[in-house]
Amino acid sequence: MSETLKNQSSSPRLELLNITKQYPGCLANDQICMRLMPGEIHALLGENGAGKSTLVKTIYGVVAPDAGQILWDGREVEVKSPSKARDLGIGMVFQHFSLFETLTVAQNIELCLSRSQLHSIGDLAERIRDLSATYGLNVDPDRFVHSLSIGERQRVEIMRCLVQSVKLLILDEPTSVLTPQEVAGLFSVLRKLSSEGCSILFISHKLHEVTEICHNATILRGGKFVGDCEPANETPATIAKMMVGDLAEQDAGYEKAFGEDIAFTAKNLSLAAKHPFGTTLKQINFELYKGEILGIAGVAGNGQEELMSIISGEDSRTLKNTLILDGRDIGTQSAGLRRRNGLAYVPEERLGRGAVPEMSLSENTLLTHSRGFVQSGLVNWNAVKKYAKSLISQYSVKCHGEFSEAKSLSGGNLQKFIMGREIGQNPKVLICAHPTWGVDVGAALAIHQALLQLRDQGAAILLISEDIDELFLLADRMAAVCDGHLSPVVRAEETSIDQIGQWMAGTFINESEQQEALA
Ligand SMILES: Nc1ncnc2c1ncn2[C@@H]1O[C@H](COP(=O)(O)OP(=O)(O)OP(=O)(O)O)[C@@H](O)[C@H]1O
Repeated sequence: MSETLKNQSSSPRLELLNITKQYPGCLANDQICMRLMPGEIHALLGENGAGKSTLVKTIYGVVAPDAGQILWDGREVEVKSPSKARDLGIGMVFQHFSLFETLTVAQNIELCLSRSQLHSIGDLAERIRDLSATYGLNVDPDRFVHSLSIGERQRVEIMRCLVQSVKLLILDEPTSVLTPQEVAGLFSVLRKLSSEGCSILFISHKLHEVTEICHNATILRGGKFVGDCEPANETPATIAKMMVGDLAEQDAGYEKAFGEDIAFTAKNLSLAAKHPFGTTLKQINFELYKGEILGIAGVAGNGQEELMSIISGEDSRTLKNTLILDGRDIGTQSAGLRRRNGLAYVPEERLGRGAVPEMSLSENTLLTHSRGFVQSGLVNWNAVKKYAKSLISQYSVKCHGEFSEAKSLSGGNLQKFIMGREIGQNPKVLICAHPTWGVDVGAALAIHQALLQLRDQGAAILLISEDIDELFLLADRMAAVCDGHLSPVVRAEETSIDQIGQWMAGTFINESEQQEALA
């Protein structure tokens, strides 16, 4: 559905004039101009490292620009901190939420309000209930955050902005963690806010969502403004072309494959949660075949992390006769030994677990690629650097070079590097979470093709993702996790987004319980 913007005649809510930000060796924003009208839903688009996060962080007072002006309701302002941004009426929902798990919704929201705001609100819980009813947010002020799903937590973050009477809401890739049903719910909240005059600035790599909901879009490339458009008059392919220049074809759908030989088995895998907010795995059984991609869908926090950690060996608890790699019980092996036996692993969290932030890309390569780089106890650094360089060029990783620290890369560029590093091990089994999380369309295509090539060489791939479209595109068979249970595993061609969406919400658990009761 295309959007038409009312209030065309009013004056801009926000204007950015020649915003410039220089990082050491990188001009992240180069004289960027942008304008947002009241009620406008505006997408900020661009490939990885284009400068989107830097720009929104400037608006929200997290990054100080080196030059340029910010006009708010026609007046020049200096947004020195997020609290100054909130005073102006700017709210931001980050990709990684910042809620305290052991506090209630109302307590979390209270923490970010000033004394005068609290005073003017009066009964905060009542206000949350009112706003919840008005916007269909379904947020209960008395619930503890640890008991909320990711979609519910996102609604708490939005509520946190709403109680402060937000006039501009910034969302950084808001749909990457939601079920299809939750995405629809979020869009109806955004449309309602827009109809009331709240401006929305939206970073996204999901172009079909941009064409669905945004009035206008600004496109950045290499830190520069390269164009704007009305997404309703474009297609995802034409927008992608503006973002990355001459883009290769969009993914058109790939041929499915079916393996016959088992590469990995999880047998009656039950495991208690390691911490109070973790998920207990309950009787998980599946077989992963050589030459196939098995996709596991699920809303974050339903056992995916626990499942990946116990398979990779990152969770070092021993399990016997439960994890079988190529006919061998690996349940008592260390993570390093599992890697040497052919298991590669891309965890969900790229900085900290996928890569050591302070180490260079070469050093990060050596961490998981022991083969061939160490001879007689000595590291062959020339070979490591050469290999890291080849990964940088093969996956178009934007950085200064193999000596760049992992933490200096934009999120999407680091993701490309880690994916390349793990695929490059030619593993027998690759377990990976969110292979293209935050990665732009051009690079996502390259990663998809690398995964399919790996599959076609006979590797078994376990793909864990919240991006259901991507799972349908890549996976040969699919399942979903909910509350530590694994749904039945079915051929991707024989299921539907709706069914997987239902399983992500746990309907299969009730189904199997009902069947047990009937038996
Ligand atoms: N603290 C920093 N120090 C050095 N360089 C940085 C820093 N933060 C960002 N950069 C660089 O600035 C450029 C823009 O980064 P930014 O995070 O704004 O990109 P982005 O468009 O949001 O990318 P993505 O889609 O991957 O999140 C990148 O080349 C990045 O490496």
